Amino acid sequence: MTDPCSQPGLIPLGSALELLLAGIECRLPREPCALLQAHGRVLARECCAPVDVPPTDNSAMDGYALRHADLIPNQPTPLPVSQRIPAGTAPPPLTPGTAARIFTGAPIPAGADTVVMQERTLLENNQVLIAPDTAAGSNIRPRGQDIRRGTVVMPAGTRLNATAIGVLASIGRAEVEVYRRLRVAVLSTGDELADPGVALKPGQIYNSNRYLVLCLLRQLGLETLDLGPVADSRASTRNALSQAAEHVDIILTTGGVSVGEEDHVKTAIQDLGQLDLWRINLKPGKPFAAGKIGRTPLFGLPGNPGAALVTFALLVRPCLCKAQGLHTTDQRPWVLQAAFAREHTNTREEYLRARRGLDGTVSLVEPQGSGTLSSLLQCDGLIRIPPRQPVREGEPVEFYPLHELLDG
Ligand SMILES: Nc1nc2c(c(=O)[nH]1)N[C@H]1C(S)=C(S)[C@@H](COP(=O)(O)OP(=O)(O)OC[C@H]3O[C@@H](n4cnc5c(N)ncnc54)[C@H](O)[C@@H]3O)O[C@H]1N2
Ligand code: MOO
Ligand SMILES: [Mg+2]
Repeated sequence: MTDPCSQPGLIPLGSALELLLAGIECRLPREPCALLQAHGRVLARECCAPVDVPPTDNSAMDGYALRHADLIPNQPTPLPVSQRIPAGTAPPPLTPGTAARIFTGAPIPAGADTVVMQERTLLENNQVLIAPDTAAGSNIRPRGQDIRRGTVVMPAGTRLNATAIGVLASIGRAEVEVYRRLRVAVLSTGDELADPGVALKPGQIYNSNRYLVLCLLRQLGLETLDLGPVADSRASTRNALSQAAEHVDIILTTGGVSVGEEDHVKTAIQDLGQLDLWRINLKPGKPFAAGKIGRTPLFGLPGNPGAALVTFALLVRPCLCKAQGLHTTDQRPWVLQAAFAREHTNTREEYLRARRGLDGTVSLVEPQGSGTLSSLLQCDGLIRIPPRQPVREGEPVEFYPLHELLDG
């Protein structure tokens, strides 16, 4: 018997993502980039270490470097201090039977094999008394402990975040090869849209998607082309899309993808290129559309801001990451305990706004409606509810941290 609630033709989320990713490749040219400017960019060529890090054995403590064999077992040992080694110097070898005053980060002199921290010593008349029970080899950070010369430190496709830039600096890289920034155009369709800063006329609402989507893209390190609002007509939608396709690598639109006769994005895509996919078995986000204009991929996000955000996170971001040249990684959920109960008769896979507790539980934040945005401020992740699956309090649920769904 046909299920009156089922909606034929809706594509399962997983299949939609697979199909979209299969149609995306990184076609960006490579370019050299100074290290600091490369922050947030994607590495286009692997980086090998031309040096050991650290480049020499060095002291982990302020103290004294000595030869362990010079220590008298089980009693304090007095040793004359023969040299002083601050960081940044190149010391001569240690005179046997002596200790060298040494500071954290300073090279270990040849002949020394142990550093005693100064708290375990007593200095009197240029003689240092070393406490017993000093283990051989203590407090020495060996050359190459962090990175060995010749190893691949970072593969191509790495996002150059702060830690990556720090690691590249540690191997002495002043310049790296990165992909050109991906250029993405943003168009918001809707006759009702007004920009922040002007008073609303009757029937208008503020255009939140324009700002939301531009910022989501910037967060991924992309170059954005803000093509502003587009009127709800087939001709203006077509014009805006064909112009955008000439200037960018990928086009994002919001609104106008559902079934009303004021929704023109799908037909405009069909007029100019091809519609590859439309309508996902997903709540929020059902009317999501995707296609191509010439070789330029286009993602049509639904107009409801909550649906725009969820489809961006689940479907568009993985494609943008791949087009940027990043290694794509699966978004994997945490398993948390539901602090709520909920009936679920919907045949669509649902993503609910949620907030983690400190005790391993997760609660819903309200309102959940896809026309609303503000509860996202209280939300730190989305819970996935499979089709028709009720949730009972205390049961495990899949939780996707929002920062992992949105960040680069
Ligand atoms: N008969 C049906 N109607 C609708 C269906 C359906 O299956 N059958 N799907 C609903 C779902 S689900 C969604 S989601 C929306 C998506 O609609 P569109 O993508 O066509 O978007 P619009 O109709 O243009 O706008 C929907 C809604 O969002 C507001 N909006 C649009 N753009 C913005 C913006 N830039 N900033 C803020 N808010 C925006 C707009 O005013 C509407 O309220 O369709 C349902 N309808
Ligand atoms: O997909 Mo809609 O987002 O259910 O409102
Ligand atoms: Mg509509």
